[in-house]
Amino acid sequence: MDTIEVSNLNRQFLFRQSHVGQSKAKVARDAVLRFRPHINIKPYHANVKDPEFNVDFFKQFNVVLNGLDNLDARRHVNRLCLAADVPLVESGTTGFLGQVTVHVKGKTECYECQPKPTPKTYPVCTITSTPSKFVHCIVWAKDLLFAKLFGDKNQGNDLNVHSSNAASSSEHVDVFEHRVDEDIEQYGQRIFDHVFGYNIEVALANEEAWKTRNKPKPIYCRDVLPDRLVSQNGSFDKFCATDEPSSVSAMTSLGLKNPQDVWSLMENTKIFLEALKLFFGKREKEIGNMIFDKDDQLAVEFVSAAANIRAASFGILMHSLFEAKGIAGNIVHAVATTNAIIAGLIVIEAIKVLQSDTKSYRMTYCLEHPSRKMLLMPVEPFEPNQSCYVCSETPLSLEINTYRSKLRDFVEKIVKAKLGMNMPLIMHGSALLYEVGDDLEEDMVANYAANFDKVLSELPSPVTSGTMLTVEDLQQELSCNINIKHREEFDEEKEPDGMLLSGWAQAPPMEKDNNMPVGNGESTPSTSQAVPLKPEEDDDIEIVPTEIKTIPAGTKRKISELSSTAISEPSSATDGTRSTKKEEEIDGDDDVVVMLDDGNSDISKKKRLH
Ligand SMILES: Nc1ncnc2c1ncn2[C@@H]1O[C@H](COP(=O)(O)OP(=O)(O)OP(=O)(O)O)[C@@H](O)[C@H]1O
Ligand SMILES: [Zn+2]
Repeated sequence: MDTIEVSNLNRQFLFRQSHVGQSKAKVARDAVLRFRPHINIKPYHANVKDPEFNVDFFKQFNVVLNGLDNLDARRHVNRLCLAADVPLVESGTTGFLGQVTVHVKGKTECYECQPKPTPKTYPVCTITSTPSKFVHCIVWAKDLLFAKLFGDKNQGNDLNVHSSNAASSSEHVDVFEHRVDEDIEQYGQRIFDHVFGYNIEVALANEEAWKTRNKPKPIYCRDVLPDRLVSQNGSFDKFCATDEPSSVSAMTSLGLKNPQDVWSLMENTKIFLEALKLFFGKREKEIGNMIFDKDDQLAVEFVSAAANIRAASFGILMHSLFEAKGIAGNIVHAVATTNAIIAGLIVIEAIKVLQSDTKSYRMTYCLEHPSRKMLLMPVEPFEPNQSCYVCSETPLSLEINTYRSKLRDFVEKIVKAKLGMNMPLIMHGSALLYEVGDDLEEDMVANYAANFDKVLSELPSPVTSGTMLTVEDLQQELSCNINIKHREEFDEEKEPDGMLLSGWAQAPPMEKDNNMPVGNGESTPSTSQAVPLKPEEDDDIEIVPTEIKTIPAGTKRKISELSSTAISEPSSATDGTRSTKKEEEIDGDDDVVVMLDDGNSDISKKKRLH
């Protein structure tokens, strides 16, 4: 559904400068027709989740090849392929890492048989009080400070909003409020002094916390900027090329040019104050409903500067704007070579599917560093997971407070967010509790709206401990049963949803290994925290075990068997464990890549061309 952007041109070879702004699907079709004029290609520029792409639509095809970049759309297509019984070749890349997997209903695991890793989250206290890494400062700047100043005021926020003055007065004053008639420069300095000065002093007062850690240093505006500069920071009116909100930049107005330089504390302070001033001066209309966007230059400048000032306070190494943007936006730079390798593997697997060469299907992982001279790791597909709620009929269990949680919480946090359903329908026995759709009668819509805001135990057909709910998505043709168990209390840190969904295989414990695909390019992933059934955004990569040993062909394995023994060495070709595999060492050189040979299961090494 995307249109072509300038930044795509370095690696999306079907597109040229003149195509910028046009539909990717349509331009790709035209480009391919130029070198294969006699084939039929029908482009659709649309969201694959639109109702027109239903099970009947999918039934037209012999194979589906996914080229998506988010979990949500991938899960949706997986379900439609299962419902239509069409094989799916799934793929993704993140920088040097990539994978291609094959999913055939009843024969191999489906895309959702193995829970996907979740984005890394950090304990609130690490972010608010005891950061020890730069990423903690970025999360603070982005999710707390930026959200507090420019985001939705009704959202909860863990920043301390009370100043020393307010503490003594009986009123609760939010220091982040911009006071009527307050000069914007003064406001910026007041915010600066509050978050980097006063709040650090408050934190220092809790001496217990600093017995085992280095104490942070409070930073006040006047300590960093000499007096005369405090009142003359920046001159945005002179430097701004246009009044286009998107072109407003604190860097530009301060004359800082290189985003790859690590700026000093003084420079970051200037950027911080200037960016805040520019938001209020040039983009005031957006304040109150902004969400951090990695492509918003001014937002990146503000977050990068705030994170660096906080880093300076906590004795953490400062970073350039370029690096900070990468961390804040979870950006992993695309590598054309990885994309080319993965594209080739997609075609190889698609050919096997079209030839029904079931025995040769491989899940292939592209690694960042050769492991025992292998850059590509082919693994035989697993059998379907018997407890996968998507491709088997295993019921799930949900622990929930049935006297406090509303149907709304259940629908939004579980059915949509965790189960990935698009248009859910919820039944208790034969009673319909909830449904969405365009063709519903008015009284039903009113009924469902009323149910939506009722707690589970007070629904017309009460949901209590022991109730079995049926949840269906008609578009995805997916139905699953959920056993409800009442539970009174939940741990706010560990179970922030106030619910716990289980009954599905846990992801195997993962260890950090930079060589293996581990998530979505998050800079410091801790994969040991993988929790099943959590949504993930922009996840190009799926998780695989830290090390994989080559398994004898024809043997069925569980993921837990793919253990620490690493891949078999070339010698294993003669020890019987890989009797069906042929290895041809062309050169003893270290500089080799492993390639799949003609879609056979054979693996041969070819010397890289220089
Ligand atoms: N729900 C969806 N329906 C249809 N297409 C989708 C959906 N979600 C994602 N896509 C498409 O998936 C593709 C993902 O491609 P990819 O991320 O490789 O390219 P990109 O977004 O152009 O590049 P980059 O993310 O590196 O800037 C995009 O073309 C996007 O339009
Ligand atoms: Zn499955």
